[in-house]
Amino acid sequence: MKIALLGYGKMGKIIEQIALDRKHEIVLKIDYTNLDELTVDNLTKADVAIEFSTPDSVLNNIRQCFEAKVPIIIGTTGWYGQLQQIKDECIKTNNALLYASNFSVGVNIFFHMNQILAKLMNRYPYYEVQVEEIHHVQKLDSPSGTAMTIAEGIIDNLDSKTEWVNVLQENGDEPIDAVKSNQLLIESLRIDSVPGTHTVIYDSEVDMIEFKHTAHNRSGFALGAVLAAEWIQNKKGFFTASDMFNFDVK
Ligand SMILES: NC(=O)C1=CN([C@@H]2O[C@H](COP(=O)(O)OP(=O)(O)OC[C@H]3O[C@@H](n4cnc5c(N)ncnc54)[C@H](OP(=O)(O)O)[C@@H]3O)[C@@H](O)[C@H]2O)C=CC1
Ligand SMILES: O=C(O)C1=N[C@H](C(=O)O)C[C@H](O)C1
Repeated sequence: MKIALLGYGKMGKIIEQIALDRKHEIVLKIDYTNLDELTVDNLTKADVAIEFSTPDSVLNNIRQCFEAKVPIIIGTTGWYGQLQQIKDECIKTNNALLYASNFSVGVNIFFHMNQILAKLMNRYPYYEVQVEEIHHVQKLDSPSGTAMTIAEGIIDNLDSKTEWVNVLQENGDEPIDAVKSNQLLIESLRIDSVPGTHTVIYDSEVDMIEFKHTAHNRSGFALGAVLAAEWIQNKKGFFTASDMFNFDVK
């Protein structure tokens, strides 16, 4: 496959390595220094674009791919307020897009198990739930996209929670007082070079259940993005990671 990398930072560089190992070819690499090369002409040389850039650039990059009719895999987070609008545009223009807040297999298993756990916890209302995410200090968005997906998985399945609220600890906010009983707290911490740690905590007066995923490095995210690029070939439509992974254990 011929791949265009939109965003060539921490993730773009690892994706390049994994794509080359899997015998793909990189035909375009875009970062902030060569944005003039992000043209429809250049994009049409690719079979697929993989987008890991910034919340400010992702929408323009998606629309360029739509215009070029190039399928796009999106890892960038921090733009999900525009998700419905992009979905409508994707379907209207008959394009192909797959996005995921987290491409790693481990986190997608975690997403699945998180929903099952939340449903079960309806029986035990004396546990209070919260989500914690820890990322490196360069991260631009909070909460992390992964934490948002986890929170949505809980809200969809746990009757006591109807919305999430986020506290970024480095702001010195006082989390607990501000949270209402129907709100799910997502606590965000930024520490040095942490690639991504997510914990769901159910706490009661007598014990605590912690359900945790720790990324040791970024390779799992990158491999998942390349697998998604392979998966989307010859498909049209708006997809997310759960369309690619199949966790049916029956
Ligand atoms: N879904 C998932 O599994 C994962 C998602 N992410 C998300 O991916 C995104 C990127 O993460 P990461 O690689 O760590 O970030 P980096 O900051 O390391 O890289 C961002 C890259 O985007 C480039 N860039 C800036 N503006 C544009 C533009 N207009 N078009 C294209 N590229 C541009 C930057 O260029 P320059 O360096 O020149 O400024 C840089 O190369 C984040 O939103 C992060 O949350 C990260 C890991 C996993
Ligand atoms: O910015 C990151 O680094 C990461 N971003 C994604 C997110 O916001 O959830 C995925 C991963 O946790 C790393």
